[in-house]
Amino acid sequence: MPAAASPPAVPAPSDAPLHERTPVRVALLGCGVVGSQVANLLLEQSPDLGARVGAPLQLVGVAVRDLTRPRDGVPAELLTDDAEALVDTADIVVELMGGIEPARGLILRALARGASVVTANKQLLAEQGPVLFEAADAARADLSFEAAVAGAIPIVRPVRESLAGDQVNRVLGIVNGTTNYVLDEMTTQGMDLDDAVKRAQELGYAEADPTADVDGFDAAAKAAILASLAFHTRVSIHQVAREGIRGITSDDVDWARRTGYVLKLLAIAERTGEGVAARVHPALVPTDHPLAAVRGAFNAVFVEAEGAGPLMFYGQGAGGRPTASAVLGDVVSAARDRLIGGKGPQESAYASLPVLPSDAAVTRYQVRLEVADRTGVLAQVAGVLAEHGVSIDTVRQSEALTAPFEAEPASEPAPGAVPDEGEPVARLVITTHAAREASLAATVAALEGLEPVRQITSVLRVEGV
Ligand SMILES: NC(=O)C1=CN([C@@H]2O[C@H](COP(=O)(O)OP(=O)(O)OC[C@H]3O[C@@H](n4cnc5c(N)ncnc54)[C@H](O)[C@@H]3O)[C@@H](O)[C@H]2O)C=CC1
Ligand SMILES: N[C@@H](CC=O)C(=O)O
Ligand code: NA
Repeated sequence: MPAAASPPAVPAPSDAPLHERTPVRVALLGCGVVGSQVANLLLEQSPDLGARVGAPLQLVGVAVRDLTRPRDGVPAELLTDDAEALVDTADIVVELMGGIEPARGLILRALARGASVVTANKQLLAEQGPVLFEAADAARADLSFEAAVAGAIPIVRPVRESLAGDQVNRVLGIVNGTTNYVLDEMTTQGMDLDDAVKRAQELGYAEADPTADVDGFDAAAKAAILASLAFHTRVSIHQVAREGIRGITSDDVDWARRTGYVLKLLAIAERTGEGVAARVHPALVPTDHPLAAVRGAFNAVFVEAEGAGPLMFYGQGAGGRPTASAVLGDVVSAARDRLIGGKGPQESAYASLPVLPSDAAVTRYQVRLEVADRTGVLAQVAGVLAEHGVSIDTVRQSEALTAPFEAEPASEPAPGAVPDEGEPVARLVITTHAAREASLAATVAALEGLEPVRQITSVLRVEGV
């Protein structure tokens, strides 16, 4: 990739009035949901931002794909479809196009010139972080990405900088606004998953391809970034165990409520004696847990550190304006660094701990199943769990339950199952104590083969108990 020969000018500190100082030139790549808000805020708040930096912040151009499309509040003369040429004019490049290419090439081009980069691109960071960080180190330039994790919430900087003197043991939270919005709409409005996703797209929460949200890729990228920062170990998105919310049904949402839980898509990164692990999956969270109260596109992240103890970060995890706030914080910070000729703190991967496979994870589970309603079946089911070393916390049978449980009509047997004519079916809801993921998987496989079991309706993890 050819790079321009001369490095961008670094304005020196000056005693001159602000408007006479050499401006810091900012180039914006992408003018979508987030980019348009960043452009507007940069233009509207230019005097304040300049005063905070100590030099004017000048938006020198905005790279777009379609020059003919009007962009609210962004003068047409700032628009260009030549992103490479724009990169070559800037001191700070703000990448808000998303995806891998051309974002990756343009970021590397900017860094090769010595320009600083601000990005919200978690997908790129979680897949190709090391290449980008090495380029930033070589250039002694900032590569900042607060907006890439949990939108407006300051979480990257606190984990990387404020907790640099502590040992982080666990990071757990809701880091995807779209799925939290969707699950919330399903729970409180009875909305169908597809309709809720469409609405999240309209509200600017979803990725360009909302599959990234629904199937947990976006949360997995954020989990990888958080795990890398928290444990000083490179964790890529491919090392994060991932399960999205596509399989969550209105029945799951309903049963969560009946049993005292709320369904949330969680990202969990933890340090164990053997290494570190990161996972993303839907989980049942008790209704009195603070995560249960996180509504709409809000995010919340708990960090547990050795000295600090538990910390909680909460705020808007998606949407143009909130995300633009995090982007601009990074722009101001990068501009300040350029004025003093320095570079902010970057990636630290010195610990290089082993990254563990997902079946080593230990958590509690809720298993819902339908069984033939006969004497001794419960003992048989309990026996299977015991054989696999999975300890039962509670078992509930729907017919025996009083409020808030209602008697359930017997449902259809599973395809292929041959129940006795008119045989009653009981619904069991089993909550386990903490078990290894591998043991639980073996238990479920064994239950599926047990004669009185008609159907395993769902297996969900339980967190926050
Ligand atoms: N929307 C949100 O709430 C948040 C988004 N992000 C991240 O911010 C980035 C941008 O997201 P959105 O603004 O939501 O996406 P978007 O799809 O609304 O905007 C991206 C824009 O970049 C433009 N673009 C793509 N390739 C281009 C190219 N080669 N040249 C010029 N323009 C190009 C597209 O036409 C589009 O207008 C992504 O990395 C996303 O993951 C991060 C946090 C929150
Ligand atoms: N699509 C993402 C946007 C922010 O990162 C989300 O829904 O959280
Ligand atoms: Na953030």
